Amino acid sequence: MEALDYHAEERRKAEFDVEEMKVVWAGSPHEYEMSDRVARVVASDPVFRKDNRTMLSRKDLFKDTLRKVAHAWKRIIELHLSEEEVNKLWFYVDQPAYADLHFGMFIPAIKGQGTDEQQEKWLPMAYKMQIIGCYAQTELGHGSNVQGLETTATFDPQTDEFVIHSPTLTSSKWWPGGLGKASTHAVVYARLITDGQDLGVHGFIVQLRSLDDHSPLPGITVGDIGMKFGSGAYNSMDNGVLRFDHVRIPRNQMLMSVAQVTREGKYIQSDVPRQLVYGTMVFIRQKIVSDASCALSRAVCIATRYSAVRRQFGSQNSGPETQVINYKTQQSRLFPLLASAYAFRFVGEWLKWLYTDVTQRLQANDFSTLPEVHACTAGLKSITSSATADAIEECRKLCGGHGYLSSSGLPELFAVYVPACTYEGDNFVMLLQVARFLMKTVSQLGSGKKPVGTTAYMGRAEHLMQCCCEVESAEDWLKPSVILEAFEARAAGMSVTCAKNLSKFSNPEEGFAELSADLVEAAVAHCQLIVVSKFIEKLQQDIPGKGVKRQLEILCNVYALYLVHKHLGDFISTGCITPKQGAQANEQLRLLYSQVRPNAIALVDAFNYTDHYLSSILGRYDGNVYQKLYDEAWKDPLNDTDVPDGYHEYIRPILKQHILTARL
Ligand SMILES: Cc1cc2nc3c(=O)[nH]c(=O)nc-3n(C[C@H](O)[C@H](O)[C@H](O)COP(=O)(O)OP(=O)(O)OC[C@H]3O[C@@H](n4cnc5c(N)ncnc54)[C@H](O)[C@@H]3O)c2cc1C
Repeated sequence: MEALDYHAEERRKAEFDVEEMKVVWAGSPHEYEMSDRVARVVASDPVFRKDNRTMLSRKDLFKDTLRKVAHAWKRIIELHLSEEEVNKLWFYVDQPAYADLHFGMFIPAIKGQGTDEQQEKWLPMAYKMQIIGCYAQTELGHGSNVQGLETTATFDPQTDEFVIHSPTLTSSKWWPGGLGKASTHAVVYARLITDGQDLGVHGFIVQLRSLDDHSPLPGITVGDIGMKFGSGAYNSMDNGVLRFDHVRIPRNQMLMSVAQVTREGKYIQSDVPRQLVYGTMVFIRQKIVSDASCALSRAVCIATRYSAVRRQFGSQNSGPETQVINYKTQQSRLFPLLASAYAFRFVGEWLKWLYTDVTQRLQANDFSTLPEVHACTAGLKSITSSATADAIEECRKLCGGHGYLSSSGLPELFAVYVPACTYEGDNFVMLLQVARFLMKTVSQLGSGKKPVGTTAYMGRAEHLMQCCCEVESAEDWLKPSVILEAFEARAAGMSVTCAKNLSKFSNPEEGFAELSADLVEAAVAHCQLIVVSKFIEKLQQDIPGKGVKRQLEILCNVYALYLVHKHLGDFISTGCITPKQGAQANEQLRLLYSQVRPNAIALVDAFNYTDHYLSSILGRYDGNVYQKLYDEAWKDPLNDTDVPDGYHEYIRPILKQHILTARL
């Protein structure tokens, strides 16, 4: 018997080849095949079930996480998975765990900052998981301000060791994932002190726990920092607290690719430029942008499928009520998020290329693009993670009351995702760094130094700020050149205005602090331009498959015009468009929503998410929402008995008036 598909009619409406779109989303036919295969391996394995996660106590959840990691590791070895398959497997297991930090931060830190000998010594053990590592930078007192860290690493020339110490309460390491219970080692960031001189923050490999019985080594106090936001969610991770009481490590455990301490305690900067460490940072940030597109597409998939199943009002002649996806308000909230998911996917793809490009340049001692790349990755990390966090919450609201149920998958997704706005650089601190770079770029315009890469448009700032937008009718907003010029003019205008206002201050730092809110907005405008331009560039490629490119063009226009509508004040106040042109952009946007509508379900099917990965009754592929919600409710432990535990102690005495209500 054919399985019931409540979305069958929706799927028939699609005007493009969904299988080809799946390949575009995945990045290549190879990526698609590999990702699809690994997703099925995970989905079919009972150890990887996720549906009970929010019901587990913290201890049980943590143990379940340890079990999953151990099982995943076993499968990786049994199936001889390649590195890319391993990454996909962790992705689909979809449970924050110490292994994320081990592979995602500890190993890259050693690769990026360790000498060849250090890499030879530590990496083989780390790759085989004979040691488990974490990344211990943040302290109770300082996170964003890394230079304010207080942990010390004092060189003792008599023993050829560093003494790692936590001198104050606020110097306690606080937050590192995997530190609380699992890690045996950490890359610890501490102030290097040699010969009485404080040489700033450096990384050190420190063993924390015994490799025999896992107990903390002498001088080490370590534990978990406690429950975090939401149930289930990020509580599978053992974010930790760590203190050192004069812990000694050999000198060769300082990560010494960019600076070294000699046997005599002399500090020397190596020939390898400091900027090399930026390569690792670009790698980590491009991953965060790619994670944003995954989390966003997942929320959008749930909200879109449910919006097609849910019907409210509008019944005529006793016919069916209206699918809520047909309401224009629903479309105007949902479709820009769908378009953003694709936009972030493509900008993430481009960042992967950028990482390769930067790595090659660094190897050839070319550091010319680094400031621009640093600003661009910091900014994209910020705007994509902020937009995704907001979008997941919007998707919850788009699902009405049922979106608030754990079984919708959205509360847990939100709770797991939101810290991305904070970790790896607080989003506002990141945007301020972008703004600083933009101000420097503007200040150098007169000196003949040509802006490069994503800031090349700044070289035409004067022209951009004077030219008039060509839009005469709503349809003109469909031209990529028109969109690009409007975004460039807005971004250039906002940066130049900030620079002019800054120049009025006699003390530039005071000016920067005073204008920081405007500067952040200029940085956002610059980063949104990057996303829009990379989407447009993607469309210039050859994209096979019936109707696929057409759908992407529609989504690109939705993304850009949604931003024009949302930030209309910026576009008008910088003089790059008129209020009438703003209204025309909105008119065109409405028309585009109608074009997205018949393809909406197919566009989220193209993400190729299994029901296991989505972990949402509302987002089920077959749309059988009501029956499954009903069945799921009965599985709640509260429903194990009709009469609840506690009835005799606390409900019955009230009902039977056994509690004396003297004052009534
Ligand atoms: C789930 C999670 C996992 C983490 N994992 C790790 C890990 O594995 N290893 C690790 O070392 N750390 C980890 N962290 C810590 C994380 O990296 C820091 O929390 C992050 O860098 C932000 O720093 P902060 O907490 O000091 O925020 P703060 O800097 O104190 O931010 C507080 C507020 O001040 C604002 N602010 C700060 N500076 C400025 C400024 N100059 N101008 C204007 N506004 C400013 C911020 O925008 C924010 O609104 C994790 C954190 C979380 C939540």
